[in-house]
Amino acid sequence: MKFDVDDLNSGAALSRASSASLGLSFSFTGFTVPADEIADSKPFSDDEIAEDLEAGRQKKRLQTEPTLPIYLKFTDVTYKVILKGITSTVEKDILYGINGSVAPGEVLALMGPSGSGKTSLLSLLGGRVREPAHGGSITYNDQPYSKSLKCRIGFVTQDDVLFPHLTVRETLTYAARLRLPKTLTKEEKDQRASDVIYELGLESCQDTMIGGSFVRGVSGGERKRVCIGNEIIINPSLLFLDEPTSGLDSTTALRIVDTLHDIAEAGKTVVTTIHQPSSRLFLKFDKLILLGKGSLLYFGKVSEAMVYFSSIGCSPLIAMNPAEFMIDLANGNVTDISVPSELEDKVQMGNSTTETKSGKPAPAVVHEYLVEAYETRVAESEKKKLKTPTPVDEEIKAKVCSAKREWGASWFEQYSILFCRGLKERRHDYFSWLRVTQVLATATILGLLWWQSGSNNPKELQDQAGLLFFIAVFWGFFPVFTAIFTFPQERAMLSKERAADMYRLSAYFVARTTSDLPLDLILPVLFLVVVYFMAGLRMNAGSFFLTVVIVFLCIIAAQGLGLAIGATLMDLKKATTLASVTVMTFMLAGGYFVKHVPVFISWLRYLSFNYHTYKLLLKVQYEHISDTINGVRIDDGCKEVGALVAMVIGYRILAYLSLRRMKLQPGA
Ligand SMILES: Nc1ncnc2c1ncn2[C@@H]1O[C@H](COP(=O)(O)OP(=O)(O)OP(=O)(O)O)[C@@H](O)[C@H]1O
Repeated sequence: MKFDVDDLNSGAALSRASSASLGLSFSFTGFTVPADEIADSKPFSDDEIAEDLEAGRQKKRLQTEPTLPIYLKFTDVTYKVILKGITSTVEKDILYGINGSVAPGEVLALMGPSGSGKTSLLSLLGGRVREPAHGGSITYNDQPYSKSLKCRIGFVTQDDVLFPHLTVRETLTYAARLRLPKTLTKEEKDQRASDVIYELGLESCQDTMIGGSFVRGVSGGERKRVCIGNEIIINPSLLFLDEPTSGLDSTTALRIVDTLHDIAEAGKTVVTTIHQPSSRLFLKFDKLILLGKGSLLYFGKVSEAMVYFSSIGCSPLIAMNPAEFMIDLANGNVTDISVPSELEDKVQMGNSTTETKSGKPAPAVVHEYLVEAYETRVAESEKKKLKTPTPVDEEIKAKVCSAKREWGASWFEQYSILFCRGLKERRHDYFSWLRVTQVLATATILGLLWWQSGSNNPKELQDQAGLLFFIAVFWGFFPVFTAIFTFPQERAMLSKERAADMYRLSAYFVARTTSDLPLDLILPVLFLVVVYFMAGLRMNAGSFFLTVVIVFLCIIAAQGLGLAIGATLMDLKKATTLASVTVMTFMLAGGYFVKHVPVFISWLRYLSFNYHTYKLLLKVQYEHISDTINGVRIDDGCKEVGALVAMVIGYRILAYLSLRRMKLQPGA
């Protein structure tokens, strides 16, 4: 196999030509095959091929650089986790000396029963587990993992997270804008997203929302392809996928695996875990690693796996899907499977620890036999093969491991992309009819209860002050509880995107905490218009504008508190409990319910945004009438504004610092 960007055009034409036979339309770039291999497969007219050549030429311009071939090799990989109990710490071994390799253009499948260590091995190979948790050697073109490899690795996790309200096109476009290098223009990045949509056959659903638990969206197979698209958009050399076919029907699963093949054919190295593939699907992989309880039971070509197992005396006695046969073996279940004489002897000896009731060898015995068989017959020769140097130029080796980390966009670009993405994602929540109804219904009830209230005597003033206090409480309450969810809910996405170095945390944080602001303004204004109009409160342009500003300050101070609590605890139950106690305390200390607070606790009101908001609302409403309303002194209001601004900024700084110190690695 030969990799050459200059032959890119013919590669594009070829891949379309060959995928046509599968009824698919893929055209990955960066891969060529000798011309004689192309000659036989030309179901397209010269015009169509010329079109492809043009498309290829365009892609060549877009491709930042060709896929650098990466050979992945691993020997004697071990992995253990430390389980911390209340009284003791226990080490648990997950993987025991796994060997294997995979070259560009190949798809390696990691297969085994549930809990056999597939995901753990995939995470280790993808550089997602830090030393010293694992032993052995994992090399990429004979070099150890380095941070510069991050931008060459794509990782699709099992429960990959996507924003439910973005469309397929929006999702891939934002990923392209964030991840592709600065050297490309915005148009070129968007074009790359379009190419990926075409490459993955997502044209028909490109304008459909991704969807989630509460929103109907794309199908499971399309969703998986979007996750794959999110990763291949950066043209990675290595692509890791954790169970990309789980939960899909066999035809959709087959299509995903075909996609993986096309990706590999474009010069990428693909490693995927697989649960229980159909035989057709199983035979599509190039190489296989079979794991059983963390040990290696087979590594080699898929086409040779059955021959190997029969050589060690294990063959199916009835017609069986080879994958099912191997999973059964890895589970130690030899029903309908012939076993070698050594194992049969153990059964005949009638040892209860080595024999099951059905007269078959016990699973532990089968497992031991398979591990030993692999170690004695294959492991040594495989390890020797792994020691031979990778057939890659020194120049490429150096390029793979020494490239400097570069952000795909400047800080400001990252901020504006994340800001727009946030705005698009959340406008649905903000303008849901439920939310609008909640706000309008509350406003109408308040308006009716305080219908055209007056302020001509102390009694009326006290009543109206009660309404203003309620406004301060209402807009200091809900924002805390909605903001609490922000970071715990986005944690998975944040971890994934941060692990892929998509943006700086500060850009995400500022965008995330400002993209709500324009949306935050609309409902309060609507609410205030209804309440002030119905209740007959003073409503000239100046005072109404100031009222809106005060309520807005209250909202963003309350949001800050919610963000800080959520980011610090990252646990919704704990965060909601703490927030409800805090909000209740602030409300009680707000200056309406108790006026003569004991000195030792009176400082509490200064922490309450309800108190500052209430005082400012009183000032705007009654400044011209009196300097003391309902026992609250009206002064120049500077202290209150200062306190609210300090809260807006202070709580956000606290939230940011909490996020910073958090381990935001996947799986953390
Ligand atoms: N951080 C951890 N702490 C404790 N146990 C762990 C940890 N990571 C993995 N394990 C254990 O290691 C074993 C292998 O887990 P892993 O997720 O790699 O298996 P798997 O083959 O991918 O399983 P599945 O097919 O069910 O996803 C399991 O028994 C799992 O409970």
